[in-house]
Amino acid sequence: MQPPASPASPGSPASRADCLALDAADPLAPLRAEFALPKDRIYLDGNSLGVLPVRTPELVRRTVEQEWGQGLITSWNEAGWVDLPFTLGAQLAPLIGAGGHEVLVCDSVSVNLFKVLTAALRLRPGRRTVLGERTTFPTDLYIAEGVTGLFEGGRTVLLDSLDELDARLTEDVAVVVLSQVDYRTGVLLDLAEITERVHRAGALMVWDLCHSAGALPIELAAAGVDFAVGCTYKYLNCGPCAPSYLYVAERHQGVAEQPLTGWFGHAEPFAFVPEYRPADGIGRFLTSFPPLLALAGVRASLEVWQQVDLAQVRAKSLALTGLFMDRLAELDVVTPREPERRGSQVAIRHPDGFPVVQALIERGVIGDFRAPDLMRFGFTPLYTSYTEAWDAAEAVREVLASGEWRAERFSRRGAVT
Ligand SMILES: Cc1ncc(COP(=O)(O)O)c(C=O)c1O
Ligand SMILES: Nc1c(O)cccc1C(=O)C[C@H](N)C(=O)O
Repeated sequence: MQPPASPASPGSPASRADCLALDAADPLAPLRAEFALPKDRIYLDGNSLGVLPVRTPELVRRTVEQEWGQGLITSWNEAGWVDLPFTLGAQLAPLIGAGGHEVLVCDSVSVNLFKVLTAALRLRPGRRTVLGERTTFPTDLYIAEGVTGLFEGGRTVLLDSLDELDARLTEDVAVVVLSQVDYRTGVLLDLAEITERVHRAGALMVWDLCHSAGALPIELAAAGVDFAVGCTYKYLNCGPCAPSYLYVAERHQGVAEQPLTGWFGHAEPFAFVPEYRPADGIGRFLTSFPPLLALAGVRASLEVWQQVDLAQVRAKSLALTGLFMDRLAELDVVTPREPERRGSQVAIRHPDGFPVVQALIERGVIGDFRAPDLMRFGFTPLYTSYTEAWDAAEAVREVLASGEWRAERFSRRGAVT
């Protein structure tokens, strides 16, 4: 294989022995022990579902047996259950560059997006358009359609390319919603620069951080972002379908009005009055209480995150993705080579991507496939080693060279891919 003209990771390791040396010197290496990593497998799907932290089962067990089993109803106050959306939000906040009072852990990404998009449209009366990107994770577009459908004259306009953004930022645009990292290609957008452009046009900015939070440092407050949403089950490792989070800039709190006005968003939920009066701060973005047992997964994983330096995460993420891309440079790698333009996954286009990924999984290298033709490999610096990135690239080369993916058993698809 020819070396690439410009390496994605300058100084990429030239041998497996170099990778072993990098692992030995890796400041994040001790964190691998925090995760119940699958034996004899290389897990490169933490960009879809993060690995179980070893401390999670014990905390879930304690929540069930002690807090629920023994504490029963007293645990709402005694175990701090009632504050969890706020206390967990405050713990998550530094990971996305937010103030502790600007983040709330609750609901799914889709539901949180519904709440913040509606609130944003209400903050721009007279403007009725939501702008998004056609290639965004579809639920965001479906929710935007649902929200704009509730406003007279509301519409969702989809950009075929971000190059159209300035031209489409007309006086009717109330909100722009974008993913910081694209779920398919791994393209990373310049959050601060785009937010500024959107603001200059008089619109508000909503970011979806699902594929960036936990993979790179994010500075929401410094960039003046209005609203953001994100999940906790990918790079944050909080568990399948764990509650998500939303961010509301301090300046919008107290004036922004979200539509799902449930009792936990009330100023006095336990006053049980018939009239709705929203809580003063971000609490008004609660609807009901998030699933308590699922919050235990968030609690456990955020304990791990308190020990993590995001600059180290980003440096290792770029080194891992760079090494993988450099080793597979002759393939159709669609993830940008420029470090400032990529997140923490590598996408490779291949017309038979689905069976190739299945053959890799049989070999113990777990990636995934996104239609129509992208193989995705997620790199999670807390638990992915340099040696694993090297071995995974070797496995890709071997599977393609051998043609073993052509076996009939690799073409069968399950409901979830
Ligand atoms: C970018 C993005 N947004 C939203 C979602 C969906 O979130 P939820 O299922 O929590 O609504 C996902 C993945 O599931 C995603 O990748
Ligand atoms: N959230 C998921 C789910 O509940 C089931 C299956 C997959 C997911 C995912 O998170 C997919 C992921 N957002 C993606 O980037 O494809």
